[in-house]
Amino acid sequence: MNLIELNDVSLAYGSMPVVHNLSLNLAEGEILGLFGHNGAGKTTTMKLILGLLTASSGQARVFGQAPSHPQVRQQLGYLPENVMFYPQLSGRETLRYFARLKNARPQQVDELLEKVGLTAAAGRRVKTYSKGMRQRLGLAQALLAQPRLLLLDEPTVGLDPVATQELYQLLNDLRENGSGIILCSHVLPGVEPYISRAAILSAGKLRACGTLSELRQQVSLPTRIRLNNLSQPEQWQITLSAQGVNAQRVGHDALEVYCHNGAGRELLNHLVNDSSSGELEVSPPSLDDLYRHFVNNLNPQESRP
Ligand SMILES: Nc1ncnc2c1ncn2[C@@H]1O[C@H](COP(=O)(O)OP(=O)(O)OP(=O)(O)O)[C@@H](O)[C@H]1O
Repeated sequence: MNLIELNDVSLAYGSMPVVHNLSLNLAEGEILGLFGHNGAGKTTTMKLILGLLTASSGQARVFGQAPSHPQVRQQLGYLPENVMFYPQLSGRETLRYFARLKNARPQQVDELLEKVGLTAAAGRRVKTYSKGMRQRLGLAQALLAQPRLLLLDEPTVGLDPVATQELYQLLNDLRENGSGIILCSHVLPGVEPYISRAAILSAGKLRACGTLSELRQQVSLPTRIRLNNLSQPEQWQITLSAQGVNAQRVGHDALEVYCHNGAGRELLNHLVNDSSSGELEVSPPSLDDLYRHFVNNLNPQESRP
């Protein structure tokens, strides 16, 4: 079942159009990564789904209803880009306050504090929290009342690498239990294994949407092949050049080759298998490469502001 259906939605702030003819779905058990440059329209799209803004044309449906419907709100969790809390309240008091507003089970407060790693700091005032701690409290707030749909605007801001991985793992568990999640982020490395699909927005338009393999098929970006741990990289470079393969030196013992459509890969495989030294590291175009491709290959009139 689709939790979100946006059909040809456009939206303007006053006379300034911001989102143009956007069509996007989110199914149960799916994490959609929503990526785009500053001002691309990601937060605006989230606010539309939250029912805080209304489309000027097109149709937006959440759980099959208008986004502003009260039943929609009850099943939705939202982590805004800038989390604001009452500084004098403790973390536990803050969550209790939101739990009452959201009609969540009171026991969930301590369960969620534990889940986001704030049990030890639960009695401390929020004004003493670090940025990452406030972000984790914001996430706990979004998870109150077990929402079927979770909208997270820049959830990794302020999180250290371990906390970021823990967040992704937590989202993955929620996804496996059937929640639908939209994850807005500027941080692309590391998120790839956790998203079901990526949607790339630029200047208010959807430039691409699909699984990473679908997006890779839509573009002709090269695969990067790195030969690591070479004892004689110069010799390898000469050998490869003689075979028509242009390899670049990386560091003191590695070479890098960019191959289109697998060309050259067979040769490299063969050479490495024939030798006692060296190992191949094959990297298809990353989410970052795909993002840059879709955002940069625009008509000059359509490019980002
Ligand atoms: N309340 C507002 N009134 C007028 N214009 C706005 C308002 N909020 C956002 N905008 C404009 O709408 C466009 C999209 O903004 P939005 O916040 O949706 O972008 P974003 O993709 O979330 O950006 P960022 O990554 O910087 O958070 C921008 O040009 C922004 O200046």
